Amino acid sequence: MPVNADSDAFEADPEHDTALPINEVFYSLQGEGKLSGVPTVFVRTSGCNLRCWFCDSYHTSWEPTHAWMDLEDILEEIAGYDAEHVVLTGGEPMIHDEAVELLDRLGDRGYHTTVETNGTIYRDAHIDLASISPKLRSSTPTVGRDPKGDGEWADRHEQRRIDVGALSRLIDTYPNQLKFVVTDREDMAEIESLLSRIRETTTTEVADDDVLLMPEGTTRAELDRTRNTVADLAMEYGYRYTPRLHVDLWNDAPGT
Ligand SMILES: C[S@@+](CC[C@H](N)C(=O)[O-])C[C@H]1O[C@@H](n2cnc3c(N)ncnc32)[C@H](O)[C@@H]1O
Ligand SMILES: Nc1nc2[nH]cc(C(=O)O)c2c(=O)[nH]1
Ligand code: SF4
Ligand SMILES: [Mg+2]
Repeated sequence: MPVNADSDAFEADPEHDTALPINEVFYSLQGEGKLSGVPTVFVRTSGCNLRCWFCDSYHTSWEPTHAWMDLEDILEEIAGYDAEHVVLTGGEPMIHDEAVELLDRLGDRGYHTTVETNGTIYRDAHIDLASISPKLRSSTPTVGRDPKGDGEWADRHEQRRIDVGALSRLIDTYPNQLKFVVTDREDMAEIESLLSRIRETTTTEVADDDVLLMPEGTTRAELDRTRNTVADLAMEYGYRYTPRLHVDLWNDAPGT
């Protein structure tokens, strides 16, 4: 079902008080970050408070679609897979109040939970790994890059994309990784200055080992153009490189 393209208008289904708008649930290998290669069930919520021009999950952000699923039905579907790891992603999963209850119930059942988040919203929940992907200036959907072509979201995206308070609270509360989508060398200055601001604000150390550079690209052909530049930058700056293993393995096939 198509829903309002502005996630600010994203309201809970009045018929369900324990439901989430779910775009897809699938079993794959974690393709990104420190847990790359781990068999994992992915739960993808619909709706986002940002609009990255490059978003690889277009039908959760630019054109959100979903079916409302009760939390118990989501848990039952997850239980059908032989996996100990669950990733809650989106869209932006932290825009939804019910994400907290789902994460807590997953924790109670002994799952390892990762939340893929843009880091603009803090919530208290059972989170074993906060996989935070702060959005750089190069993600902004300017007229020339907006997939819809009108640049309507550029200002809102630009104003919302960084909240150092929310980032620092996530980092101080949860085991974490900071996973930056890198489009080219120009992104590094912003990463360096953002890391300085975060390190001034957090009480816990942000180790270079927890900073990951991920090449931008939704297809193998796109990654062929970006991954070596990003690998070189990781070595130059002393940060970690993360592949996009699912794209390497399955290109842009659905449900991977
Ligand atoms: C679709 S997002 C959903 C979670 C959350 N909204 C976020 O952005 O972190 C999942 C992950 O894919 C990354 N991503 C999205 N589009 C990408 C692209 N074209 N190339 C590389 N990574 C991308 C995001 O940065 C994030 O780490
Ligand atoms: N295999 C696989 N790994 C992933 N890691 C993070 C993903 C996401 O979309 O959040 C993702 C995804 O979509 N597929
Ligand atoms: S924040 Fe995440 S889901 Fe939202 S538009 Fe950007 S990449 Fe897509
Ligand atoms: Mg993905």
